[in-house]
Amino acid sequence: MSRVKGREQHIPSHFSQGERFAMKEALKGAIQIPTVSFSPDDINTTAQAEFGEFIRTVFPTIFKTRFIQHEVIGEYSHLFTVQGSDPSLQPYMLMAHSDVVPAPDEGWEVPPFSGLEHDGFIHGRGTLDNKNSLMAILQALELLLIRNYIPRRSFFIALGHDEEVSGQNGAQKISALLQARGVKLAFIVDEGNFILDGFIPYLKKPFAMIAVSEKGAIDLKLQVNMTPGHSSAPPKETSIGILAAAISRLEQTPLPNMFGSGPLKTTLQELANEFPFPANIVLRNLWLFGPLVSRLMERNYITNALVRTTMALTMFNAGVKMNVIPPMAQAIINLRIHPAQTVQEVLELVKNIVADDRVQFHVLTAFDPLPVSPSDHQALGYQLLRQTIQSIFPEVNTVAPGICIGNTDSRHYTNLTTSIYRFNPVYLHPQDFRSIHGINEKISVQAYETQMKFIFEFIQNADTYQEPIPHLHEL
Ligand SMILES: CCCCCCCC/C=C\CCCCCCCC(=O)N[C@@H](CCCCN)C(=O)O
Ligand SMILES: [Zn+2]
Ligand SMILES: [Zn+2]
Repeated sequence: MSRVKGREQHIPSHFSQGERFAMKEALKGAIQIPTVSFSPDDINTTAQAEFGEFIRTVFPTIFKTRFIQHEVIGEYSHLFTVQGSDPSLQPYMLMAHSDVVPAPDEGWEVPPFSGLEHDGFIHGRGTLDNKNSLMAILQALELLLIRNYIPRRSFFIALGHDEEVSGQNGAQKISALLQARGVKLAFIVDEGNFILDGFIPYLKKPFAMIAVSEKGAIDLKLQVNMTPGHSSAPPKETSIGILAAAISRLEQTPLPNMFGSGPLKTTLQELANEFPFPANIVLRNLWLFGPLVSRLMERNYITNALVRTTMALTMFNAGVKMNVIPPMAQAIINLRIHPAQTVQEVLELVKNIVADDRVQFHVLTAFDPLPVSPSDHQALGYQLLRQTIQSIFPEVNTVAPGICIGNTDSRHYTNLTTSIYRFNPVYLHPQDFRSIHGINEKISVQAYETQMKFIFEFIQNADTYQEPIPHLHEL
């Protein structure tokens, strides 16, 4: 990596019992505010306003520090500009979001907005997605400031309030504002991937996957219109039957397996050494065993999402009365586009599978997969993450670049940097993955403390590195 400056001013990440108690109580308090986003036009503004007051109360030092500017953007998003002492260092940005997806009580072991602590875990919606990151970032900064920390490298903290429903009033506005101010960022760190444990058969050890890209997405409405009438003399097909058949064809026809293109090959090659024989040989020789590996990955629904564009049928509405032929049937399909495909290519494939002119297609939202950020040894943000992972999680042998199968607010910042990394310094197991947007989302107190400690170290590490110097052969 690059030249390292002295670490004489390094502040150790040791925290008193009182601080540790306060930090977990703060996370519980954040979970208890139901900042739910239902749709771009339906967010809980009362809760968002309360959340804004809450962070002012819990992190007073941040709000009174003279070299930190705080701005509210889009009414409920927050932008902190932390002015560093060395203007020659390019600033970076840490991101998180305050909104959460809805969480009806059904199926939860504890009420989702209770923030209850039980068996060493804090329970509730947002404990993994993404109030943990938001609170850990602010908590780390608050504790650094209390220890009289003055950063060398400037950084921004961007906290969106509508990430779960597009980011149009939060991240998009912050991005436009920073662009208007002429800001260019060295890199961004946002939510996304984790330290993954138990996702791949035979891989016993956890590994850190830093997402250097994220899948594209389409929200596609399919609609069939028919003339309504009396149900006692029905036509051969109704709008519901036509649409159901179209949707069934889509479910039965997965889009092509794109294994071999995109960052996944690199991920697997970097992981090869972690596997026992003969899987290690297989992964080192993907030119030969690629087809085998790609078939194996299809078998599991999570790894399947890494090798192809996925289609999830998420909404279906039809019918007006029990004895009326339905005038209209509508369905929403949420597609996640593999890095090697585009919106246009995927729409063509979907239309060809449906192959029925009576089905209308309406694209509600669509964007291509995100560009791949650098992960070589000159890539400052990636290397800072790697270095901090190695110091905070010494048991993790492998840090690999990968893709994020979900979407993040960071996609709105491609105008400010080409280096966007999606990584939460938290262990994730398959059951935790299911809890994100699902039920019984929770984080252990220890995992949250470690996440905070990671950010505490990361901010300081960002000061101690200069821009990487090029290799001699590049001179
Ligand atoms: C070989 C490696 C195996 C890897 C297994 C991958 C495991 C996946 C791990 C984590 C993925 C979690 C994704 C979390 C980020 C999701 C954030 C989110 O929910 N975003 C929303 C945005 C919605 C925007 C409005 N349309 C989303 O994606 O739906
Ligand atoms: Zn999220
Ligand atoms: Zn989410």
